[in-house]
Amino acid sequence: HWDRRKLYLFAAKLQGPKAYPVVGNGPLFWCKNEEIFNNFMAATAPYPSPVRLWVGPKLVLFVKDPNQLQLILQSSKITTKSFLYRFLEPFLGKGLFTSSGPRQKHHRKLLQPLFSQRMIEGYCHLFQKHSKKFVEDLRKNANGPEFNISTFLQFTAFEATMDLLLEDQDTHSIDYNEIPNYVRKFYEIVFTRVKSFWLHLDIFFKLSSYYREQTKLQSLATTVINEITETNVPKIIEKIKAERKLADAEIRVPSMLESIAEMVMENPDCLTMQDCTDHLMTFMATSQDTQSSAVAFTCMMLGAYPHIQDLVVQELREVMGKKTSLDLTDVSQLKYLEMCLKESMRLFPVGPFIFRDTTEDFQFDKMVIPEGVTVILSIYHAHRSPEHWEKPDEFYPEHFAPEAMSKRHPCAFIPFSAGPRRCIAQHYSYTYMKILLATIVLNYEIECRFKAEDVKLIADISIRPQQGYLIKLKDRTN
Ligand code: HEM
Repeated sequence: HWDRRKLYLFAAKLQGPKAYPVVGNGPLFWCKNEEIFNNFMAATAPYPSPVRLWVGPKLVLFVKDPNQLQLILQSSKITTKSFLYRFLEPFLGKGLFTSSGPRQKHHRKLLQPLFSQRMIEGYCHLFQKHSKKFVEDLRKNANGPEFNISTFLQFTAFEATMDLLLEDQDTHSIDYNEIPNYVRKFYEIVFTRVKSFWLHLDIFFKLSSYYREQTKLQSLATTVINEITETNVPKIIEKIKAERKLADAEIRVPSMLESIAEMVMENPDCLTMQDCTDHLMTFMATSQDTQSSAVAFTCMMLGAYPHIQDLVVQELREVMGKKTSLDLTDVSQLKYLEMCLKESMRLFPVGPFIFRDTTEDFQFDKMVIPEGVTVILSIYHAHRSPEHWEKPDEFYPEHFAPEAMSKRHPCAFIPFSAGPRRCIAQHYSYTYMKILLATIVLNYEIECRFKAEDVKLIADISIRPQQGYLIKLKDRTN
């Protein structure tokens, strides 16, 4: 009772939209999925950050100011993911994304080297191979009508990840074509669960058709991952053991799966095969919708602003000379392409909102947030803040010119989040996305009829354009 009183006293100091008895601000979410984003934005816009919301009996703070975001994201006291992330577990496993506490911290330290510069150098040839295959797969759509590039991108991101994990081994026994779409379907199920608070209870959820659909999708994902952990990892462990016996074994950068196998061998008590399965499920799911969405939005923007696309092509030709594929040094020199990618990720952050729960009282901007509050951190608002961006709603890559960036607030641009729970794969993703974008632009001239202001957004777990990622491609090589 004391804690609830503390919550009410704290909530009384904040402003927010009118809440109703029992359901609180629940009605904000009782509309079609495509209307929720706009309704929510409009309802919270008039109030200063943090905005107070009641979702049923749960107090929720909506944080949209970069200074406040920085205080929360950089703190080691508020790193616990919200209870809502439990709904992601059936398809992300208990990997780094969904878990919290000492196990998460320890595993993050163990897994961090998988995304080091040295390892990324080793992955580069796979990024190139899949980018080249991707532009070939697109040929049938070139010089034709408008199409949605997202499905193609999700598939190539999935193939590249599987290649990375399976190391080019053609061992898969199920039809991979079924997989890429599963992330999108899962998001829909998770989002329906998040917004319908009666489905938070397992007993009601298990009675719903969503549960049956989820079970089907989950078994698809686990079949793929179990194939890796049950067949490939033990084989690789044997190989490593055999190689270690040879004094003159070749010294080379290990593959991702070899590194994981080595970690399991060296940390048998804290990294079990089940942990491995969880982490691989997370990597498989997080690599699809995220990277493909960011690349798809960038394609749309380059297509909508041909003079900017021309500058990207000019830079590519200067950096590449007569070469036909990019190495990591070339990638690091593609500064303008990176500015365009970042500007797209600013306008359309793949994860617009992230969620934390307070597990203790948290001193925050002259107030104390009590334990038991859910905090929604709005990356979307930081990215569109008129205080921090000259042209907040326009596509203007110069926002990322080095001089402009040196003056920018550290949390005005955080597509990968920030602080101890930031994305583990930021550098990896930029490298993959730049190689893929460069290969697309070198092969095709992109056209898109939607300027930044014309893109109407829908958000569930991620953000996407209502109309789809519609573009036209013209062959550049003819
Ligand atoms: C455009 C690409 C990507 C974007 C924008 C992105 C964004 C993010 C964001 C915003 C978070 C924080 C989530 C939260 O706090 O709830 C996050 C965490 C994470 N991401 Fe990414 N991500 C991307 C690609 C990837 C890829 C390719 C992988 C794996 C191969 C990955 C693995 C992870 C993991 C494991 C975490 C959890 C880290 C932790 O809490 O320790 N992400 N990502």
